[in-house]
Amino acid sequence: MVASTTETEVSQTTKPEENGGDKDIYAQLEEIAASTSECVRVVIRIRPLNEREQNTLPCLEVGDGGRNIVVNDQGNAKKFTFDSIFPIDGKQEDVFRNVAKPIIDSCLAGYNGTIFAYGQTGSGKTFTMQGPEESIQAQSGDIRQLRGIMPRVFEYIFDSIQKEREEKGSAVDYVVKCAYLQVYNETITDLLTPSQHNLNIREDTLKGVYVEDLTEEVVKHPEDCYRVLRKGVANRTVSATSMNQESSRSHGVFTVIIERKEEKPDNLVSKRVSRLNLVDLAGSERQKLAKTSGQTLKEASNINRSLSVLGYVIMALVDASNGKERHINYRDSKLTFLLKDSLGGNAKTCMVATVSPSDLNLGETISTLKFAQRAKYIRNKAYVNEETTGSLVQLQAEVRRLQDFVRQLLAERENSVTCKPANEQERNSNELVQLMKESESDTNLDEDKSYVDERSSRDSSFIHSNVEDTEELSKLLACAEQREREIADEKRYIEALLMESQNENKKRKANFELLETAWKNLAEKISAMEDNELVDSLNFSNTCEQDTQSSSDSILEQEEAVTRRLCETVYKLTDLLQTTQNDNKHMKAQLEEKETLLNNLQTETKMKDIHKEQNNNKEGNNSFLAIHGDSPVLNRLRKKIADSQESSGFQKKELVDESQLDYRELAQVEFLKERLAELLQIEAKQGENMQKLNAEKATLEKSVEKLKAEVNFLTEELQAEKENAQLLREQFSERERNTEHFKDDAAQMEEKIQHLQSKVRSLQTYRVQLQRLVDQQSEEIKSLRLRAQNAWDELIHARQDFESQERLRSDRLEKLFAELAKHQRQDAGRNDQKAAAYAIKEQMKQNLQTMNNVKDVKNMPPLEPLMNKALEFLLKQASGAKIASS
Ligand SMILES: Nc1ncnc2c1ncn2[C@@H]1O[C@H](COP(=O)(O)OP(=O)(O)OP(=O)(O)O)[C@@H](O)[C@H]1O
Repeated sequence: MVASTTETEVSQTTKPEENGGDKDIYAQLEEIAASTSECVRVVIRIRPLNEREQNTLPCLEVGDGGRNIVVNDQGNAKKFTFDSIFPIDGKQEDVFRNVAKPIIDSCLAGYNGTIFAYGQTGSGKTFTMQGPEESIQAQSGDIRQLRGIMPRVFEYIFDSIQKEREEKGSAVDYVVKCAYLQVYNETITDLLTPSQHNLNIREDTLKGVYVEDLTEEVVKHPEDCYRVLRKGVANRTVSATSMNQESSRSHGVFTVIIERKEEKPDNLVSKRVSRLNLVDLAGSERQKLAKTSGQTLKEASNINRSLSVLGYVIMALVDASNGKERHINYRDSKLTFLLKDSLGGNAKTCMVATVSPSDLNLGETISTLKFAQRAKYIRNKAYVNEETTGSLVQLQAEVRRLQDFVRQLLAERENSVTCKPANEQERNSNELVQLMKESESDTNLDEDKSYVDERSSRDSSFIHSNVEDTEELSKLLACAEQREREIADEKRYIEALLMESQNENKKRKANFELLETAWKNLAEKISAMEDNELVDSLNFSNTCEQDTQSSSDSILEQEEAVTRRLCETVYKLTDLLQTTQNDNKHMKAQLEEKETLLNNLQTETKMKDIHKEQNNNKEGNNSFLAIHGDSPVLNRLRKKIADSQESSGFQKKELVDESQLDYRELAQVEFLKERLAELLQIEAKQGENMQKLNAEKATLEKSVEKLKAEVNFLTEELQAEKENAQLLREQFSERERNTEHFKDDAAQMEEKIQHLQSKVRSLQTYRVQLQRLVDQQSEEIKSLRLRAQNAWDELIHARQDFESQERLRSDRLEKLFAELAKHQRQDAGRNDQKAAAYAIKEQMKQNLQTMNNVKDVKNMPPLEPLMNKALEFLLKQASGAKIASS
């Protein structure tokens, strides 16, 4: 297994072009990334029965191995499997060791981690995560055993840091910070600064998901953490429900931020920042069961809503991990957005689902177990959040050091090869073959492997005789392989980073494109609106305005002109009327005067007539003079009459003159009468004209009224249009502002993309440099292999010589064996003789027996010794012949 892995790594590293170029590398990296992703760990914790459940039946049973749990649902057994199950008597310490410790270890190694407790209200989430409040700082006694995960985490973190500081001294520096927040009714509150309310969640490529303006307190001892925890707990929203006297009504997220800085040789600095989220979710419960109402009901529905979103997100993640294309709506609730990295992202996550053992809560328990079972299939892709400055320099230095080391060893090796005798060279060749076999990277040797194995076992003495060289070379090759692997790892890491940044880039590009499309659409819309709507409307409104303005102007002008004309006419008419009236008055006055004068004259004339008659009757003058009147003519007449009384001659002449004057005046009166009639006619006409003019004026006034109404209407319309135009202008400027925002966003995006692109470029340069290093290494390894191949060829030649000698030896051996066989055959002949001798002996024995029997009879000496001697002689003869032949 290991060998095949190494082979793959080597081939990937040394010959990237053979793997189909970058595309395949990315495909492989995808596979690697997929294979490195790991599922969320899910454990179940069963709490003991509480007072309310004392007389109820248990509905849970922990199965074999502590990983199965069986729920007795009214006679139907439902089995669930999880990573671990903590039974009723499960200890806090065990929970910490199983759940928290591996995650903190990862956090200390630079990964993000999340532990969250999910379960029905009152099922033991807070007990598991935090423990009873009085236990948090307990230094001894039973209560200390009740400390939950959080206080133990603090102690473990600071213990580990202390150990590392003792080991590495001042080269390692840690900064630990704590933050604590709650999500209550979809609002995030900073529990360390509760005035910080309604905080926003932000997402960043480098920082991941974080809460803006959240207080992060630097902590230097576990005690600082206890203080922070207690402070947060005091500010957390808790209230009593029928299920739990101190029910957490909010989701609490305690975050430990571990920043580690290590100064390495060559002034290299590695920085790691990892975040550990310890989440105590609010209880999942049915309102009916929890008997909540009012504010608690609102809380409960918010809790349920966010937990439902959590459920949907988990379902979508499970679908996604099954290869389905799903959009994960993290932003549907604050909780899921906050836990984005922990669910399917860059974090190692463990979920503790807490349940009650009582059948009273059967429904909730089953629903919790189902939820937990789904969560098991979420795959996270955690990576070390590390940043090393100058790592390329370090790598190059290390590569150089290794190259020097390889060169030195090769030189040493060559020296020893040239100094050693031929048979030693052969041995070394064998060692090299062995080493090459061990390196398991050269497929060209596969054909000869069985042979080498056979030979190696036969010639193991050669190999063991030069162990030191072998070790050196093996070290060298192992080092080279190790370096190759490291470079491959580094390359893969960089490729992964590259791919990630490219993906990020792609995403950003896609976002940017989306934004651009949106922007374009908006711009198009705006321009269309500008073209069609806005321009039209603006034009329209402008035209309207202008029209209205011009029409109103023209109307006003017309109106003014008409009014002016009218006024002028009226003035003229009034003047005329006035003049006419004045004239008339004047004429009237004149007429009246003339009439009076005429009357006077008539009276005077009458008087004169009477006077004449009186004169005729000799009563003339006094009565004439008695006529009263104020006319100057009369006065003059009176005076004249009075004077005539003094002179009668003058009286006559004057009277003639006076009568002449009367005639003139009469004519004048007649003329005046005519003039008056004329004037009266003119006045009547003017009256008619006046009436006409008045009628005209009334009509004009009406049309003026109409025009005024029209003007008012147009003014109102103009006002409305002006308002519309204003509105459109505001909309336009709003859109312009939006556009500016979009532009800003786009510019920011552009900047980010450029930043990423520059990063990608630097990574690409880094990759190229690495590739060069890898190529150099490959060249080195190739030359090493070439040397090994040459040595191998030499070995083959040596072996061939050895084999020819072997063949000669075996020919000789064969000959000897043939001779041996011949002798064996001779031996067999002798054996036959021997057998015959034995048979003769037997015969002789029998004969002897017979003879002995006879001897007993005839008293003859025993023949057996003689027979034995004869036999011995025969046997000696046979073996003597065998020795001679061999
Ligand atoms: N494993 C356990 N061993 C002993 N007591 C427990 C255990 N789990 C829970 N309890 C007790 O049960 C009660 C309720 O537990 P806890 O407050 O932790 O529930 P919760 O799930 O956090 O509830 P809520 O969601 O309402 O906040 C507490 O008094 C707690 O001490």
